[in-house]
Amino acid sequence: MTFTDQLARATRQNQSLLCVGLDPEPSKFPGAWAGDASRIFDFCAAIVDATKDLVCAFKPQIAYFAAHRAEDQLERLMAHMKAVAPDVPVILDAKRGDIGSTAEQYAREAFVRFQADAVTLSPFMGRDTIDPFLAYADKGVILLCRTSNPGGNDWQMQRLADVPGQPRLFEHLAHLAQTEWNTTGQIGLVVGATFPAEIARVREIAPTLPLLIPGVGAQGGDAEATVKAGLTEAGTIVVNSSRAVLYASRGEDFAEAARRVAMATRDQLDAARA
Ligand SMILES: O=C(O)c1cc(=O)[nH]c(=O)n1[C@@H]1O[C@H](COP(=O)(O)O)[C@@H](O)[C@H]1O
Repeated sequence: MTFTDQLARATRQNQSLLCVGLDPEPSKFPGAWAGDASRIFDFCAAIVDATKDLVCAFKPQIAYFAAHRAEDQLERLMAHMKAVAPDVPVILDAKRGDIGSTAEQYAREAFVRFQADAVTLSPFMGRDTIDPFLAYADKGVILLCRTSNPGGNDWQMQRLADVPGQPRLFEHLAHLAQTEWNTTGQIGLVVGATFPAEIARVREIAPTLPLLIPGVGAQGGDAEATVKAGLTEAGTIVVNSSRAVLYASRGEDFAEAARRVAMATRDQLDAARA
C-alpha cells in the first residue's frame, strides 16, 4: 500500500487530520523520568498508546533521538508504532538532502533501518538528491516548500528572475513537485501553518499533493485557517502538533493530558472541514 493510501485510510478511520509529532526532550519528561534519556522510548510509547486512535500519522523527529545517542530507542519506537497502530503511517522527520551516493544512505536509514513510511527532505540540492528516496516504491517523500519558521522568508519568498512568471522559490518548487519531479506519485510538501495564505497558494499550484503542515500548537498557527486553506477533495493535509501535545502536563498524568489536547486539536481540525 502506498503512503498516500495509508494516509487516506488512517485519516478516514480515525476521522483525523492530526499528526502527533514525537520530539522527546528528556528535560521536559514527567516526574522521576525528568532528565533521563534512557526513558525516551517509554515516554514516546506512552504518547503513542494514548493518541493512536486520534491521529492520521505520527512524526518522530530524528534529532531528538540522535542528540541523546538514542537511535536504538527510535528503532524500538518504530517497531512499537507498527505493532500497536499498524494502520497509522509514520513520517520520519529527517530533513535530509545530499548528493545521490550519500542520499542512498539516508534513504536506507529512513526506509530500511527505521522502516518509516515517509521521510521529510530538503530539496535545496535539486532533483537528483530526491531520486534515491523515490527508488523505494510506495514510500512518501515530503519536501520542504514553505516552512513555518520566520527565516523561511530568506530564500523561499524570493522571486526567480529566470523562470517564466518570476515565481517565488516556494511556488516554483510546488510546481516542480506537482509536475515533472513527481514521476512516481510519491511526493508531498511541507507548508507551515503559520502562513495560511501560502498554504492556499501551494494548494492552488499543487492540487493533489499531500501537505504536511506543522506549526499549530506551540508555534501559534491557526488550525481552522489551515484546514480551509489546505484541504480539498483532491488534496489531503496532515497537520502536525508536537510540544503542545507532548508536554500538556509535566505530571504523572502526562499521557492523559496529551490525549485531551490531541482530541481537542483533532476535533478543532475536523470542525473546520467544509
Ligand atoms: O518538517 C517539519 O516537520 C517541520 C517543518 C517546518 O516548516 N516547521 C516545523 O516546525 N517542522 C517540525 O514540526 C515540529 C513542530 O513542533 P511544535 O512546534 O512543537 O508543534 C518540529 O518537529 C519541527 O522540526
